[in-house]
Amino acid sequence: MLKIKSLSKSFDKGKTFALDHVSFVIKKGSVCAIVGESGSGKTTLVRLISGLERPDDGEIVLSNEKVASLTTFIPPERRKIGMVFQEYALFPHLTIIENVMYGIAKHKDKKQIAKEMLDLVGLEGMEKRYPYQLSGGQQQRVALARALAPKPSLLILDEPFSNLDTMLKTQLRNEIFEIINSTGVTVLFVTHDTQDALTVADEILILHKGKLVQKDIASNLYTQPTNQYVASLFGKVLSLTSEIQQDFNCSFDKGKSFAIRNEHIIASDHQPNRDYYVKSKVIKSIVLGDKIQLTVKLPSGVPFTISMSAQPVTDEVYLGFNKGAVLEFGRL
Ligand SMILES: Nc1ncnc2c1ncn2[C@@H]1O[C@H](COP(=O)(O)OP(=O)(O)OP(=O)(O)O)[C@@H](O)[C@H]1O
Repeated sequence: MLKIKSLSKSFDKGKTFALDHVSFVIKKGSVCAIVGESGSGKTTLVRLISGLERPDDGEIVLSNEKVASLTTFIPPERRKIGMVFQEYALFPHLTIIENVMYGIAKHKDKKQIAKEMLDLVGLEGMEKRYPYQLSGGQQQRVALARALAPKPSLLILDEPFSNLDTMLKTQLRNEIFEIINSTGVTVLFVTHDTQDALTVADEILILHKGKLVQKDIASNLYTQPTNQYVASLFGKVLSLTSEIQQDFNCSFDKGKSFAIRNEHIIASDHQPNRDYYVKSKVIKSIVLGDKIQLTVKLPSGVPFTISMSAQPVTDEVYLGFNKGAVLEFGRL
């Protein structure tokens, strides 16, 4: 289990926080993905947990042991954390098995354990090869074998698939998480790819400007995002400002903010069977195979782009949505 309590880090004496009083728990054996745009604090969080940085405030507890606080600092090599990075970080002059043995050098059965780990990641028979003789995906499996060999309490995967092309990435991601799940290790998976997070994580944690904005299971993040930023990470949304509410002839609570996912808006050449709708002028249409991408101008003048199934394009289309699909965010 990993417990983070009010963890903070600033690099400019408290003027701005790279990480701003972040608290969360990852249950033993579960996979938690950390998602956030560039600069949101992901790397800072990883560096604090792994012991490469000291916190300004808060504490980190790993498997019931306090590893960092204002008064405690357990060095990285004693934290029982395995790491897998984007860059593989294998030693080029060591063979595959020597790379895996590196982290368990003092263990009397190191060769046996390293062999078992290589078998686990599907690289049996490749022990004597050097990293340059392996593909990117194979090198990443070696990095995983090396990280798992010391039986870590926590495995941190830091953008591990960013160097790989899309097809290989999906296949390797699924294989790697199958292996990881079979070991029961607790995982912190850092990614900017929401699709990866949705596919493999038990819970997803969203960081924004150093703050934790939501931690939830995937389906809740989609259906009940806490704000528009979280909503927009999982697909395009139209913000239902007061002028857009007027366009659609609806009126919601003035003290809150609202949005609708683009995929919950229907575009049609006739009046749709929806709670709210508006007739809009088509200003641009692009045919994309079996879909058309339409850009329309709402009566308020706001442009909006939506895709609909291919059909003869008219000058005007109706856009409509149902009340039940509206996303509601907290008080302004
Ligand atoms: N050593 C440092 N000195 C000064 N500022 C830093 C340092 N490390 C990080 N920061 C700042 O802290 C904030 C968070 O950075 P961090 O690297 O944690 O973000 P990130 O989410 O990992 O971004 P990316 O996805 O681009 O790696 C940024 O504003 C960054 O400029």
